[in-house]
Amino acid sequence: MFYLGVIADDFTGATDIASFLAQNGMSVIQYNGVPAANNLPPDVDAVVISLKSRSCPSEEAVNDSLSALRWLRAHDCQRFYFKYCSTFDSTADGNIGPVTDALLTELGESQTVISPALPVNGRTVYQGYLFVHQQLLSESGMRHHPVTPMRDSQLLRLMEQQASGRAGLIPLATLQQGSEAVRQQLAQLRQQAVRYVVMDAVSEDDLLIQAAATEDMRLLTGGSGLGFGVARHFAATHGTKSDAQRGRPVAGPAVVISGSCSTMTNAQVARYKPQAPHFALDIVRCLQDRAGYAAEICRWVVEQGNSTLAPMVYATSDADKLQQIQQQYGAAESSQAIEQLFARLVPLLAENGIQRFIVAGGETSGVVTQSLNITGLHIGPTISPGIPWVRASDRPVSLALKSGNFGDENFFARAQLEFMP
Ligand SMILES: Nc1ncnc2c1ncn2[C@@H]1O[C@H](COP(=O)(O)OP(=O)(O)OP(=O)(O)O)[C@@H](O)[C@H]1O
Ligand SMILES: O=C(O)[C@@H](O)C(=O)CO
Repeated sequence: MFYLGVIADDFTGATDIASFLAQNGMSVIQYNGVPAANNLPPDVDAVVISLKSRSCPSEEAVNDSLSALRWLRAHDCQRFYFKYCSTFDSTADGNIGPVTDALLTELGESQTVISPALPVNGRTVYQGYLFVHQQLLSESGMRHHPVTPMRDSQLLRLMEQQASGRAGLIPLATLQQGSEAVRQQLAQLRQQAVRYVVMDAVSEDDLLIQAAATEDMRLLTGGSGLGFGVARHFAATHGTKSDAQRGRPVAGPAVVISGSCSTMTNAQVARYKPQAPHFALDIVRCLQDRAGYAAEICRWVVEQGNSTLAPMVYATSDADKLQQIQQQYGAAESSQAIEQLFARLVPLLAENGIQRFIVAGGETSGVVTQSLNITGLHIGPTISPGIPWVRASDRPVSLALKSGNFGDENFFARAQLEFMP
């Protein structure tokens, strides 16, 4: 039996919440996809299952999420958490609503919370509106996202567009009265048949109150901020564990793979270029000659063996260039061509001795992890909030999977220099 089962809709989202759970005292194991194995390590408090269900067709997202839920239930999991992006990546016809509905129905529950806030990384919710630092979500760089452009910031509206039930709000004023007030308001909203309760939060204290007030709820949904609250709440009653040692990065050659076009990744790539050898992907070669191109890039990476900092291969482009590429080659076609190039390149790199992969972008991280056939991960030390080093449970390969907008500008260098194997 274990306390918490997390179903994450992408890979960096999974390592993000796994990192917050582990750092705040839980023993965590992460699996890529629904595990085939049935034997869980002893003394596990939380199992995180990462899916690639954020932007696939919603029927597939629902089926994969239900398979994960059934696996967790079959292994005596007590509570469940659907982890999506702190920037609610989805659009009006996205998967967060359908997956939430399916999980509620399968569990026979009538209410859950919607809590994407992650104040430590600038994501806050006020009056049901999601902010990224000082900007509304819809005015932030997320409005240009290549796959899920976010043009609305109102979580109640987004949820009602995507899902089948009614949304309601617990505003900051109630949060600030403490967990009992929140509990009472949850009960009132339940009587009014409100199925999805959006919760404001602008600080970690608000997340701790959310976690305390929802301790009897079987399904929670949100970013990793509420996960932090749940872990703290759990540790206060069950004590803390730490197994970060098992996730420490291995020694061995490294590479940086950047497939995110977020504002922060653009800044990180720009900062890293003068520090290390770098290779910009040519979209035409990705579309026309993936096999030859992947072999060529692999040779280039291996040739950079003597550089102090790892070579970087990147597709990262700013909003103008991205728009131009998408108009010329199609948005889906270009993003798939890049993902497929990485899917060919990464196994070649592993065959040629690369053991540490620093990856930017959730979808890109999914491609990298799947193409390496990594099934289980131990969670190591945190590089930046929500980005830990993680280590494959069956071989000496380490990964740092960075969500698009996470990390500071010097992240790529810091991940290597401050965490020497
Ligand atoms: N130059 C480019 N032209 C077109 N598509 C691109 C380009 N660069 C990257 N992409 C695609 O954009 C998508 C970026 O998604 P990804 O999830 O990897 O990053 P992100 O959305 O910034 O990160 P996160 O999901 O963690 O916020 C990928 O499908 C990638 O292949
Ligand atoms: O919650 C976040 O912002 C991240 O974990 C994420 O999901 C981005 O892919």
